Amino acid sequence: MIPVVDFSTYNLRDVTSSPSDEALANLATDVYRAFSEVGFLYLENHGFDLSLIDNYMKTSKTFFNLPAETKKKYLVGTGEGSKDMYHGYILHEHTDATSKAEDLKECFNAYMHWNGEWPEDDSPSFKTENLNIMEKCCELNKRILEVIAIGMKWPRDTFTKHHNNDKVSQNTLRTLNYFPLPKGYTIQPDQTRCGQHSDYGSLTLVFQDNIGGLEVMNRDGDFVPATPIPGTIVVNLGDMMQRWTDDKLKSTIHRVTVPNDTTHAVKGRQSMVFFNCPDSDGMIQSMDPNGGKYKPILCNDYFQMRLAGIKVID
Ligand SMILES: O=C(O)CCC(=O)C(=O)O
Ligand SMILES: [Fe+2]
Repeated sequence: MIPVVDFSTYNLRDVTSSPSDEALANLATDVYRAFSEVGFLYLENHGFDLSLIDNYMKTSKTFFNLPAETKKKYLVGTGEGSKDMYHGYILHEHTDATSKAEDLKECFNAYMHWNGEWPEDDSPSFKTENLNIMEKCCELNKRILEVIAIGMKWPRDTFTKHHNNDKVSQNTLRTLNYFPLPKGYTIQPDQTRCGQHSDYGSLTLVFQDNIGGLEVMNRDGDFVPATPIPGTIVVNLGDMMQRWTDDKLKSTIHRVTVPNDTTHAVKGRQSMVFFNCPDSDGMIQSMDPNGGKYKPILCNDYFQMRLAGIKVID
């Protein structure tokens, strides 16, 4: 049910050529259909150099294999170099705030303009690789955002003019380690690897290994697997884009489960997620001449409210 969209028309490799209006319009139709019906798609022929991801997965693994005490130096909120509650090393997280059980994972979040402490002494290339990947993700997302605007029949720069990499934003690359579970570990009722949630920002890119576990809620409220397809990137829409488009495009609930198959449970899983956000001073504002469904809101205000657990409904 999650469609595969061929992005060769506007892929990252062809930096100099510009596709015809007709080719872009066809692509925009596919992307619009996927985001208005499902909220998720697999992107193929994107031109993103996935060896960067493979390498950073290895570098991340080196970090995650460090002693717990070393990793704690980078803990969000309390670690020596932490500057906020969201960026740095995260061990105990309840992504679904209503779940009593914490996620079976550890991760490291860093954002582009972060002045917190990177694990450079303990994992030397962690920062440079992370920043390089974020830059590439932004390049790809700019193209996807343009295509979405075309699909909405809005000016092509509607979203991209509020996504400037050199301005402060919450653009975050999260590297995740879904560690193998200790032998005999009893999974608690409603415990997952990542509790059900929707993403806050504009666009999310998910790079997953071949293990599986990511699931996406369909229209009937059932979770269906987003089975890994080698060479593709999973792209999903965040809540800010749903608001921006007056709910025409969907930000869909998803989660990561521990597959029943015990070999998977003991093997573990790795993924990498780039959360793209508009500039902190960007205004999320309907293009509807009659005002649209929601009040205009500054990206930063929206983000802070969501981080504080406040639902932003008006
Ligand atoms: O690991 C994954 O495949 C997705 C994780 C996710 O949805 C998130 O961190 O927001
Ligand atoms: Fe997510």
